[in-house]
Amino acid sequence: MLLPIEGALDEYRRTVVRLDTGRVPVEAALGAVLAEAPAARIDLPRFTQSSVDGYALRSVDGMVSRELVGTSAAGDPSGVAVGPGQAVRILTGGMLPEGADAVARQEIVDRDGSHVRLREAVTERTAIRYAGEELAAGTAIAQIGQRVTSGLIAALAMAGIDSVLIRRRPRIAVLVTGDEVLRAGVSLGPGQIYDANGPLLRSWFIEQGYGAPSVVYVPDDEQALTDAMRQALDVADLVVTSGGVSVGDRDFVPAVAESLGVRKVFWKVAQKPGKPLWFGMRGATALLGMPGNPAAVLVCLAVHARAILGHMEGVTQALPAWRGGVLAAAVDADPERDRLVRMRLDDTDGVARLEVLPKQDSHMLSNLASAHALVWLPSRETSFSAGERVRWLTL
Ligand SMILES: Nc1nc2c(c(=O)[nH]1)N[C@H]1C(S)=C(S)[C@@H](COP(=O)(O)OP(=O)(O)OC[C@H]3O[C@@H](n4cnc5c(N)ncnc54)[C@H](O)[C@@H]3O)O[C@H]1N2
Ligand code: MOO
Repeated sequence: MLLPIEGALDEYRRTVVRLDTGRVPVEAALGAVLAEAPAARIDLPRFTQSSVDGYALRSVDGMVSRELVGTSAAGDPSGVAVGPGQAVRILTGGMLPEGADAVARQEIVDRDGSHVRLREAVTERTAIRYAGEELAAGTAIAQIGQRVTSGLIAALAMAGIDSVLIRRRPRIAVLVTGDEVLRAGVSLGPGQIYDANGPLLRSWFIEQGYGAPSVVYVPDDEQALTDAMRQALDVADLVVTSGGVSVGDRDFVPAVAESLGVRKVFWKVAQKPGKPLWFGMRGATALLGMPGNPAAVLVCLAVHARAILGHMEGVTQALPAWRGGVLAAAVDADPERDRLVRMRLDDTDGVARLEVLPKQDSHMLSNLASAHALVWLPSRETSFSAGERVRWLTL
């Protein structure tokens, strides 16, 4: 029996364990997920200030000539109050002196030594940024379950927050199985192939912000796999294997995983590629056994690993984050399995138009040179037509 993709996503939601939390300096939180809703320590702006270079004054005085009684620069307040018939030279970000209720930008002011005269009338509140107008101290700036971006780091820092509570980043271990697999750069013997999955897995985790996982190459030998998997399970939060998960004589991953105490959650998903996907948990450690076909690895990363990692990190947004688009041309459906199809995305006119690429078989990857999107085509009898709405993920 094949489990639908939605069923697999439900199982991750049910079984994956959240990682523990820790407090880190704000800048060290980049890419991590918040485990608290950080609150502003100060009002923003912190004090009432000028948004221009000009003159702080009392709008009620109208067009009279005003005497300059001080200067307020950013970080250097004037310390004097503006009385009737007076003004203070003020620079952008300078604290508004007491008594002033408007700032005239210098382009509309004539200055003669220590006196200024307006060329245009200025109304109350002109060119002033008021204390607390953006947010008040104590206001939450971000929510639990939100991933920290560079923009959020800036917002937190500006609000005086120097540390945040986040979930620990997952530790990831990769086991690439297969006697036939060799790294590019050496010459191949009979029946041997170049390794795609090691480089794919390693660079995908780096690209997603998890840093380089450990990658270990394991021959198709039950004892060697047992030793490598035992070590990986001891150190990682997520163990990913490639190959050896189907029904062949040398497909040892499911049996070895169970012999090491990994509880099987499911085996085989109604997806193409990636059908023999195996998933299990041992304590808080997840094991995702991916098929050896490289396109299956791609799908299992984009859909399945992404969902598992999101649950470990406590992301509140549903993952994977599907987007909407339309098919540029008709595409065949599969009556038994959902298809995950590599497509080219053209959104230059504001509509996500998805064009299917040739060479979609599980053992083929060359179209990744021009694929932007992985499109989910649910299993059904009839093919998908041009213009039909579909869901897709960024590759
Ligand atoms: N009798 C059946 N045979 C197969 C079935 C089935 O249901 N019944 N399912 C097929 C499907 S679908 C898939 S997918 C594969 C998955 O097989 P495994 O997970 O056991 O993977 P392997 O046999 O080890 O490898 C499959 C394929 O991929 C190549 N490979 C492996 N590792 C790499 C690598 N690192 N880089 C590049 N290519 C790799 C390997 O040489 C094989 O050609 O099973 C089908 N069989
Ligand atoms: O599920 Mo397999 O990856 O189709 O060939």
